[in-house]
Amino acid sequence: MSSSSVNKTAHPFDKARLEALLSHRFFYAPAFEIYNGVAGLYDYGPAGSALQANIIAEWRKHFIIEDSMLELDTTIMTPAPVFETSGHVARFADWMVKDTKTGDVLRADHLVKNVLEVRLAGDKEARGEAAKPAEDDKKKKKKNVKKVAVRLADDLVKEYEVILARLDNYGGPELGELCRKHDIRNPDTDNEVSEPQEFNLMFTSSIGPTGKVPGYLRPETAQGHFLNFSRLLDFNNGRVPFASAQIGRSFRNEISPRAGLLRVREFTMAEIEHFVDPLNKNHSKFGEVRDTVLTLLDRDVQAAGGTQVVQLSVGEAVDKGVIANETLGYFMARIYTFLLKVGINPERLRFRQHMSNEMAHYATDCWDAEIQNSTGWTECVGCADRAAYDLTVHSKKTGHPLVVKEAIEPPIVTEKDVPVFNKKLLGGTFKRDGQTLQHHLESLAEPELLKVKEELAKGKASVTVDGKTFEVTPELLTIERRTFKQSVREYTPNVIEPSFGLGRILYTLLEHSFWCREQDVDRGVLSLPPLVAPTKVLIVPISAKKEFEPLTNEISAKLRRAGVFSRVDDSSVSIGKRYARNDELGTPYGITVDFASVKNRTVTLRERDTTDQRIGSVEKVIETVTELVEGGIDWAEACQRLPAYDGVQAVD
Ligand SMILES: Nc1ncnc2c1ncn2[C@@H]1O[C@H](COP(=O)(O)OP(=O)(O)OP(=O)(O)O)[C@@H](O)[C@H]1O
Repeated sequence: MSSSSVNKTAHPFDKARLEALLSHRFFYAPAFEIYNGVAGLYDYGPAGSALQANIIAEWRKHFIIEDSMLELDTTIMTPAPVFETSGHVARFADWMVKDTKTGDVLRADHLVKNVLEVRLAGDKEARGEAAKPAEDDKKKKKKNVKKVAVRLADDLVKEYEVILARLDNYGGPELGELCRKHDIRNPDTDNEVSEPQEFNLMFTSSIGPTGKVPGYLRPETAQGHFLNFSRLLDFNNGRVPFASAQIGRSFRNEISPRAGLLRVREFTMAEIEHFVDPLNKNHSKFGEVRDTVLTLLDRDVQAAGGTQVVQLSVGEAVDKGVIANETLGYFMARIYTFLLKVGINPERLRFRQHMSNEMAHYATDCWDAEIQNSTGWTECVGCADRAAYDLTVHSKKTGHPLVVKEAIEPPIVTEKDVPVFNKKLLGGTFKRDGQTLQHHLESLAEPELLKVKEELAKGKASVTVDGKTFEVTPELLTIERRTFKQSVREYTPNVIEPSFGLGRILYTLLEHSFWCREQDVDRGVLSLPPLVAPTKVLIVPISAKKEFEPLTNEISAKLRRAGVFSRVDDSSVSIGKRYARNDELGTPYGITVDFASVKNRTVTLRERDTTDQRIGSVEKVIETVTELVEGGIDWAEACQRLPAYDGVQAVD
């Protein structure tokens, strides 16, 4: 059987089955479960931790090593003034509403989205256009069932669609207005909801025993990069552009986290801050990504209430001004190739541009890499041009210059007229007004200064400051032509920031990888690419007999030496069950050791998706599987090297 003949869509995607698998195989589980858990906090088990570690390892290679980024590990606990200056204390908030009777809290934009989506689904059903809901969806939406299958007027359908397309652009007052206008209530109780109120998402803390030094758990890693900017610049020999990178935990006190790993209160982020000259946002490696084609949903389409995407090469998108600059385009293309490498389905990946209200006030352009999953389209990576905002505000607040000083070669030589004062005489003549007059003349533009010069040539000039006129003579003031040489340019760099939420990528990847075998819906498979699969090779002795141990240990040691992570499963259950268990863990290859192996030193190699088995010598199989795991060859090539196994021992 070849991989192309595997039918992965024989059964519709079943979220409940996937969740059961993830829990059973301990990819992740609610934290503090035996204390009844806390919403939005999860622990990763062995499979989830290994999967995340492999995604992170690839992220390091793909971004940090590829672009020689400077890696950081900065603190999570942050004193309050940092976030007061960055604007997080005032603005890092979402809008919440309260159930007017029970006091339950809901995030306002999510409430509007959920209710309108359910109504639109009901309308589709009433028109006979709806796909049959999956069993678990039916259970989940029990409370909304009475709203399902209600036909809506055509213009209301359009209005709902426009609201949903623009949802991220609405603030609290508009969300409140929408709840009133469309009678949006708490779906769990059918009660009305309050006016939206802002809720700051940062966890507060205090540093030290006095309780008098307030602090916050960081909600992003970015500020750690900005505060270390001068050291990083120094490390990079004073040169820009360069990028810093950091992988670490962030905390957000989300209003009502109900979407598993997609919205949690503690999560791992991987962030890049690329510092660039504001006058030149070209990228030296843009040529390498120019032809990468991306699916784009731009802000104009959303503002008009649409969701139509276009496929554009990054080169074309930057040339046409759809993407603001080359550096932003470079990172969008690199994000795209990274996500594909780790196993995200390109057909379910798009870049959505932020609308004007949605974008942070300082940002100049921002695109989210959104990945489609069973809850809809979810932002998994944000990619923003943050301009010079962060460095400017921190520098202003602390007095520490966060700037680049660049030598100008050759220096720029300019000539200009400047006022030259006889300060003693000026003070004697005008007393305290002398200084005001001096500042005024120094701030004059050149044409005005030239007028003063002309009058002085005739003996005296009159200068008016704040309604008061002063007469000045050539003894007090002369206007002279001077030469200036500028050999240093000082500027605050702009920042392009790709910001990854690893949990969201991990979960959507699990959804994209999951399917059930055609012949048996209870046999779930995770088709994780070998690059990120927690275990690459499963070594399966046909039984737990002692005689298999030497060969099993030898194969295991050889794979270890080749850098291939393997596990031995010599449990007493049947080989078929052992493989089924490892299909659920996403293990791409299996080596079976049987009696013939001990005698002839031949083993079989099994491929997870096709369950296809080939046979070869121990050495050849190890060499082949190593190349498969490293991505040097694919299964079709492996099949050319190793003949099909047609032995009696059926392993599936
Ligand atoms: N509560 C969360 N749980 C899991 N991942 C998150 C959460 N909040 C943000 N992220 C991840 O961090 C990345 C960068 O954060 P960013 O501030 O851009 O998100 P955001 O716009 O606040 O997300 P959202 O609008 O979904 O709340 C996101 O793309 C996402 O992958």
